[in-house]
Amino acid sequence: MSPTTAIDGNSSTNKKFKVTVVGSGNWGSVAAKLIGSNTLKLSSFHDEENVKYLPGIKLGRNVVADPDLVNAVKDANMLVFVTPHQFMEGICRRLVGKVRSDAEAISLIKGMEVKMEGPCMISSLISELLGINCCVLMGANIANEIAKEMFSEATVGYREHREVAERWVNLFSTTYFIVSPVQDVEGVELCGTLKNVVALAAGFVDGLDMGNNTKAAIMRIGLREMRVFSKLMFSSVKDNTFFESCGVADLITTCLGGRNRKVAEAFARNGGKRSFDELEAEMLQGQKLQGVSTAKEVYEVLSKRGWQELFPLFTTVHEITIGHLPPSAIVEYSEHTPNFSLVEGSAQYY
Ligand SMILES: NC(=O)C1=CN([C@@H]2O[C@H](COP(=O)(O)OP(=O)(O)OC[C@H]3O[C@@H](n4cnc5c(N)ncnc54)[C@H](O)[C@@H]3O)[C@@H](O)[C@H]2O)C=CC1
Ligand SMILES: O=C(CO)COP(=O)(O)O
Repeated sequence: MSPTTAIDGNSSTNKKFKVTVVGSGNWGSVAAKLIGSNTLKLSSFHDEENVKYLPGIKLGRNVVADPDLVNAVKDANMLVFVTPHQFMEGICRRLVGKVRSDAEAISLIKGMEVKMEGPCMISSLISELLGINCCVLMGANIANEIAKEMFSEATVGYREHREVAERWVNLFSTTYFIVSPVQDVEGVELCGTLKNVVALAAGFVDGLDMGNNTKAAIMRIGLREMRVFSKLMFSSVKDNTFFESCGVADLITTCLGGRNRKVAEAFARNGGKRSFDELEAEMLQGQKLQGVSTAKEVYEVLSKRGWQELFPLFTTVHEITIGHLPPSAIVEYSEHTPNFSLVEGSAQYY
């Protein structure tokens, strides 16, 4: 299937809008289905289906696949970005000067880039390169379950304009997909990004046949590292964000049923002898893991600042993925886990 889908519709104020979804993977296809069902009031097009990543699910009569990225975005005033994070910088560079200056964007992408200056969230990359505002939508959203219209929730993170966030909430919300706005872009985006690293740890635990107590401990330690890392990166991040769908709920669903967990389990069952690249290609058939590169990106930030000891779970996950430690190391570090608190934006032991 082609990389973009275009969807026409009316807003509640009757302002015309054209939505383009950039990315046609597993979640991208389901996002197009959600938006298509909410905008069906206007034009009708084909009944698209993504036979590779979402077989048997019709995406909607007004969803049109367009293989030409630049053509698909040129008239859109609502841009939805949903590709694996490692491809976004290249995609944004291709779109510089090609999108409407009044367009609003939203990123459903869980991941970040690391620059010389530090981490750069994907929403910031989009805003900086394309010169447009960018919200985020994250949550406990395993795409295959939402495709089957099973009840779930999501969080829209916005920076300033509540009315823009409400527009995105209306575009995505259905009776089975409940979306809530939160004024904390970085907090929402970092929750979605960092939980993929914790999901790898949960997968190692499953591959080592450890029990639910161990997995719960890993999730708790992981959530704590997510919160501390996020607040050290952006002092504006709010504690309450971690209790939204984008926080603890996404952490739970990904550690129970996500692709990162699944491939990490296989990695541990093979004693770390088969690489993540090999297992990803074999098990996911074109879909992409985000956790392995995110663990590397987080590690780059930690090592630049000398913070590895403050984040034993994040550090250990990266070292396991690159073969420096065996999968069993995931439960060996915890004896030395430091307790720390946040004091005025910096981490301190107590
Ligand atoms: N699948 C899921 O359940 C969920 C995924 N997400 C996030 O959404 C984002 C996208 O995930 P999915 O839609 O699942 O994608 P995916 O994992 O299904 O990846 C396939 C997509 O990658 C694209 N792709 C592959 N190689 C490429 C390349 N070299 N250059 C450009 N594009 C390339 C393909 O065109 C296809 O659109 C990720 O950040 C993921 O974490 C968020 C919530 C749920
Ligand atoms: O983000 C997800 C669910 O919210 C999906 O996680 P995986 O990429 O591990 O499948």
